[in-house]
Amino acid sequence: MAGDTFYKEIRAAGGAYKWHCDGAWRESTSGKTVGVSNPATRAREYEVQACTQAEVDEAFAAAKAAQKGWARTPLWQRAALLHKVAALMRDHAQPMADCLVKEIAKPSKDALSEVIRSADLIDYTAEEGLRALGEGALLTSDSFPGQTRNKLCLVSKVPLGVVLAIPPFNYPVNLAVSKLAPALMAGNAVVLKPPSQGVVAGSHMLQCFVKAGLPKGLVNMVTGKGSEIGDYLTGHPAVNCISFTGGDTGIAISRKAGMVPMQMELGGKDACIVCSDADIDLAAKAVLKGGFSYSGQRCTAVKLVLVVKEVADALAAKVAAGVEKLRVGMPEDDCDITPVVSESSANFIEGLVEDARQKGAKFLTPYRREGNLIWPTLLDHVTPEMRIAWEEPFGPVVPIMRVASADEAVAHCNANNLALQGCVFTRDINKAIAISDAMETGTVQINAAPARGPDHFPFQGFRDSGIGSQGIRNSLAMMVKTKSTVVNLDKDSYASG
Ligand SMILES: NC(=O)C1=CN([C@@H]2O[C@H](COP(=O)(O)OP(=O)(O)OC[C@H]3O[C@@H](n4cnc5c(N)ncnc54)[C@H](OP(=O)(O)O)[C@@H]3O)[C@@H](O)[C@H]2O)C=CC1
Ligand SMILES: O=C(O)[C@H](O)COP(=O)(O)O
Repeated sequence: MAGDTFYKEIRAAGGAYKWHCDGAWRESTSGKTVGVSNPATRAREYEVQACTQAEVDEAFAAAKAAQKGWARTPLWQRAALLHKVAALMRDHAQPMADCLVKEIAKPSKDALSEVIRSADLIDYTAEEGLRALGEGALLTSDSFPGQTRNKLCLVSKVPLGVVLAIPPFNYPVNLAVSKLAPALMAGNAVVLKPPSQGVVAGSHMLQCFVKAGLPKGLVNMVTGKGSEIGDYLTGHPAVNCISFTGGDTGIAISRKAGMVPMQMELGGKDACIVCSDADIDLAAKAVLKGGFSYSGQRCTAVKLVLVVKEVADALAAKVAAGVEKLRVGMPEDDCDITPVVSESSANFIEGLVEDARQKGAKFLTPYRREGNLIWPTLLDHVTPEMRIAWEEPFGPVVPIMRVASADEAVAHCNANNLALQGCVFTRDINKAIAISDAMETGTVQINAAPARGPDHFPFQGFRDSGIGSQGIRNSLAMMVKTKSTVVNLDKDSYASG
């Protein structure tokens, strides 16, 4: 069970959380710290080290050195380590979940489920990696015209080297392990840059790796503001791969990064298309859960409802009735709607709402804000002239746009640069597939709200929503490269039966 001493070493005597390099939790030589404020109180909750560029260099050097031995570690031993990490995360889940409540105002139940979901992801990755990485291919030359079988090509999957993992604030544990677990299983080392809001939960998560017997230097965590050390990290010559989840920052990184493979999971404007033959109760429940879970701070949140006019009144009424029942308050009380992550985020959300008001949106619920706490806001009669028809609030605001047809809805979706997920509600499977085919987004959910989970499903964004694909198998695949070893024989080799 969780013992008080389990997490003790991650925090300095003065109270600031440490960074981690070459097997040790350390205080930075910068002598500076970065504050982590509690979104609910806006008071400083934690302090973390503000690492220097020299410490970033140390982290990469330690990773590079450790990766050499790790790449020669048998797959079953890599899997065994990951299983130990998962077990420790389960045993010591509550303190990590408590950090999520304080750092990012995640409702307490959701906070605990993020930790458990992360342990499950790690276990699944270990097993998937054993199978996927334990096999390669053998090609014979004679399948190509003019050749005989005197060349045998052994195709193997080799690690990339050092993966730079950068998760976002809203899933600082789950979207960290969704990078760490495949990276390690594939034989890589990792430099982790956790989000400033979520860094302490991330430190607790890393301690589970350390206590499980992580080889020193294999995962190094650099703490500090992305705006201060981020560019140095992503431009570092020792980076062999960047796995990033976040907003437009990822677009800037992809334009500056060197010749390295990238996995980018970026913003979304996930649309919910409701057809005239939809199950309106089902659609309303999906809009409620999809639009307001974790106060809309999910890249896969429902961020625009496109409903055909014939059923718009019925849908809007049902969703509005559901919004009335949402509990608004503090994450410790497990409320449905809790404060958004920062004042700047709340201000951005408010800007979108006021723009919609000025341009004639109808408020089905009153807009109300106290500090970072924004009451769930449902807007109707939204038009393309409004910013909220296109931009991602990342907050508890759901706009309803009434359309003449599903085709009009699809056209609106495809005109957005953001193309992560979408969903469609209809009782006609042929219509559903036709609409899914037409929607140019990474995922389309039929008769359910958008979601990344379960975590073994492929998860990717198109256009400005991402590069590459996540999901355990795809992450494993992108964190290796292919190597061919060709055996040239002095005579043909036709193995006989
Ligand atoms: N597609 C997906 O799966 C997801 C997408 N998102 C998107 O992310 C946004 C909200 O999350 P948020 O964390 O605020 O996103 P940000 O893009 O602001 O930050 C993401 C991560 O990048 C770091 N970072 C910031 N600047 C730099 C830099 N110059 N170089 C390297 N790293 C940097 C941040 O560190 P720091 O915190 O210190 O700034 C954080 O760890 C929304 O747009 C949301 O849609 C969020 C979750 C999932
Ligand atoms: O970061 C996010 O918002 C996640 O990718 C969403 O994951 P979920 O759909 O499983 O909540």
